[in-house]
Amino acid sequence: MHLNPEDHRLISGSFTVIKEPPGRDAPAQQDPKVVETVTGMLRDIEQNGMDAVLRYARDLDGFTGDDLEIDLAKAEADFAELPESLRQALDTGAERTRIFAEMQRKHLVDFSAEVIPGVECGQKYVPVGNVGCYLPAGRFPLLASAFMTVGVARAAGVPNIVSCTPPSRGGQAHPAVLYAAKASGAERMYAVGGVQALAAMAFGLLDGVPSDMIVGAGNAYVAEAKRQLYGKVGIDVLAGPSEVAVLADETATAQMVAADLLGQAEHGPSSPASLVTTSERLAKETLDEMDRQLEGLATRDIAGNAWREYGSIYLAEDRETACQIMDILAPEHLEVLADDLDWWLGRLTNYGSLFLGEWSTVAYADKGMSGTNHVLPTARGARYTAGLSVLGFLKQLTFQRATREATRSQADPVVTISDFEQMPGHRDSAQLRLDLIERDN
Ligand SMILES: NC(=O)c1ccc[n+]([C@@H]2O[C@H](COP(=O)([O-])OP(=O)(O)OC[C@H]3O[C@@H](n4cnc5c(N)ncnc54)[C@H](O)[C@@H]3O)[C@@H](O)[C@H]2O)c1
Ligand SMILES: N[C@H](CO)Cc1c[nH]c[nH+]1
Ligand SMILES: [Zn+2]
Repeated sequence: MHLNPEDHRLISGSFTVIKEPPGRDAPAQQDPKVVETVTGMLRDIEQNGMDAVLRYARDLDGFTGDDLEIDLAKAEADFAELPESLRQALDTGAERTRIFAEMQRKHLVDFSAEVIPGVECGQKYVPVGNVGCYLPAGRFPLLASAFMTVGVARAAGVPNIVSCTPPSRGGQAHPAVLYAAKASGAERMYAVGGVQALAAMAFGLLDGVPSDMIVGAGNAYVAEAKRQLYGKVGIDVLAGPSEVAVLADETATAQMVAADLLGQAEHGPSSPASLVTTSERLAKETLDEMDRQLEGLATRDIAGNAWREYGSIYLAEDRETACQIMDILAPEHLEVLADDLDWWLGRLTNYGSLFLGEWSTVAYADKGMSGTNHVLPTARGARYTAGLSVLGFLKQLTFQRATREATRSQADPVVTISDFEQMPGHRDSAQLRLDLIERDN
């Protein structure tokens, strides 16, 4: 996550680049090789159906069985082997995510009102019918993803939900992922990952019911598959490799900044992390602190590569300039470690989710402990979307009904506009009604 040369003209204040990625690589989700691979896989699966899905499951993920469906009743035995503390933590995350999603749902209200005399318009929220949830589990089993997708879809009232997760453990799905899914209300689950999972849900290859919408984060292949399937099915957001940015002033410590940057950099070797600060001291100390903390981090190979190749630090002359930089970077997660948090909350607009102050951190929300969603836009998508929430599973449907007396107020202007556009079919719909009221007068 860094500024491109053409971004600089959008920033009116002055700033100094302390660190930027050495190369100018495109983010992995736009890698042409990934695009090509995914296109080929989707074509193959569309043509060859379940045979192709099983082939990819075996070749890419070492799947060993013949049936991708997971028997959740059988999985109960494995759940007992999971540590009790883990089961409790997963129950807590599932519950908190559900509570927040239900609160959000309550704040989305149906209404209807008379917009002009005799014309009533309204909106009502209706859940999507068939949703396919993707629960990533390639590099790590991301347990909380089930809360964010299955659990939130349930809170939205989606009637039919299927879930897929890669057979990442010895050719089988990870029991902790299954437990988290079950705690979130999952009923039908399949041990299949990546492109083949998304295609199987979109094409209805698993249970014969094509998903209307596919949701969930994943690696670059997953994000690209969703991008290419969009249109055939709805998607939530292009949630690719995780990112984090920190805005910090003189009050922040390099220790906390570095810990929170590395907390996301460990997701993958191309997971970007960025610091934008008004403090020269903090900028310099963070550079050293990143190296120091990396030495002791078990995931240092991944996180170290991410930081070296995709990390950045900018020193801004003031907080407004720092915000202008952040408006452009539009990070998935944005932490503010600074004074006057309400000012930042009011000023900032481009982020997937915002973490205000030292007592909030991305890791809490990642694991479902605050209740907000962690399926969030990456690669600057936060300029136009806030990511997955209960709203993502709802259609905001509109309707209208009018009285006979309201005919002239709509039909007359429609005749005028249609005549000008030379669309006689539209004109006739309006004119028919005008004639009817004329006849009866
Ligand atoms: N942006 C968000 O909201 C968000 C949220 C959670 C996780 N994430 C991201 O999700 C990602 C999870 O990635 P992951 O890899 O651990 O798990 P994953 O489940 O997304 O991907 C695993 C799948 O990738 C496929 N795959 C791997 N190599 C392939 C290849 N060469 N060709 C075709 N398919 C291939 C395999 O089929 C496998 O099933 C991380 O990058 C993490 O940062 C993002
Ligand atoms: N940071 C990821 C969202 O981008 C979500 C996650 C779950 N567990 C760990 N991280
Ligand atoms: Zn994370």
